[in-house]
Amino acid sequence: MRTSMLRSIKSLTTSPSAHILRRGYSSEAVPLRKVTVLGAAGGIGQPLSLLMKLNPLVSNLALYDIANTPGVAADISHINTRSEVVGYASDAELGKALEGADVVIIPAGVPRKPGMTRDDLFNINAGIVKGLCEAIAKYCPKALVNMISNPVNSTVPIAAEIFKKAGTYDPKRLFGVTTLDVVRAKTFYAGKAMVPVAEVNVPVVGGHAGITILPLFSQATPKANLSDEELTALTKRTQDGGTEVVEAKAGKGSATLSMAYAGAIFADACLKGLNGVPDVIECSFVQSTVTELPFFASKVRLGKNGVEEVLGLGPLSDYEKEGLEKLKPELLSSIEKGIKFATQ
Ligand SMILES: NC(=O)C1=CN([C@@H]2O[C@H](COP(=O)(O)OP(=O)(O)OC[C@H]3O[C@@H](n4cnc5c(N)ncnc54)[C@H](O)[C@@H]3O)[C@@H](O)[C@H]2O)C=CC1
Ligand SMILES: O=C([O-])CC(=O)C(=O)O
Repeated sequence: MRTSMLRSIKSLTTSPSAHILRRGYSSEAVPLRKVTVLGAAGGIGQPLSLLMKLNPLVSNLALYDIANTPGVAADISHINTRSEVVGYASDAELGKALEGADVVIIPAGVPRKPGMTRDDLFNINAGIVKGLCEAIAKYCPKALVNMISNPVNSTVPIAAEIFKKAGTYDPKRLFGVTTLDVVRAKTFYAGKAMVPVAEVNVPVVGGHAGITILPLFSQATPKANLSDEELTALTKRTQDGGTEVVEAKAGKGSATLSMAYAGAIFADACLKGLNGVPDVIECSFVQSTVTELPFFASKVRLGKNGVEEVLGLGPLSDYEKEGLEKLKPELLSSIEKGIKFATQ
């Protein structure tokens, strides 16, 4: 099956659209890659699954949810791109959805309503993530796991503990998806600095909730002469970006479309890393020694085994140094809450 698929991909790469599939690769064939989305019928899951269907690096797309998967899978499967799409609709099918997965993306769980913090989602989402990670440990222990479900600051430590218990934990393969913070920081910076948004780079470090989100605008490129007040406002807007959307949606959930975009960028980076594309760097919340905290978001170099290198913070402004010290107690307490939940 894999050989015949590989052959058909080879014939695709000799077609007029071959340049799209070959971009960034020295070898003739694009490797077969299975991506599984858990929570695929949700607000994030649907547009994220669509974007993964458009990604030429994906050969098999497995869509799993506890509700409404058949319709979403049937709909997406009609799109004339490379990947085969299969929907999985019940707990009994979770194993099949996960078997052979190279990348598992998890946007399963409840979103916030106005007035809630991400931590208010802990009681429901911790249990959902625990169950899904137990299945990952059983059916695809080598997959790269992209954790979107909130609170990311706790769900990633939960996943790590579940994998440790199962004897499958590899810190190189577990990622908290913080790409939306980077996406927001880039957009807001471009608007304020009046520079082309497509050229902007801004690292965002720390975690994924309130003040634990620390954009490093002192390292933003292209450089701009923004005042301290402007930088403070940009930082606050990035930290409150999720809440801005929750309030605008007024009870109908949180960011879904921008999150799907961000999730697709991060999964694409993981696939490129797996495929041996050099110098793939994204920010992510991973096991880390960059600070004294066991998990921390910073720039990460992705490779054939997942995390190839966790990059340091680089030079920080005094304002950023202060922000870093302020975020540590909250981030540590969220990490410890996740570890406690999974180990007791
Ligand atoms: N990391 C980030 O930057 C962001 C994270 N999020 C988080 O993503 C999560 C999902 O958000 P939405 O898609 O808006 O929620 P949603 O409620 O629209 O969709 C969640 C989906 O998960 C499914 N689900 C629930 N339990 C499941 C299980 N055990 N197995 C498989 N699927 C299951 C539901 O059936 C539903 O289709 C929330 O926790 C939200 O806070 C949201 C935005 C950004
Ligand atoms: O704010 C939320 O609840 C969802 C989220 O994580 C984000 O949009 O960054």
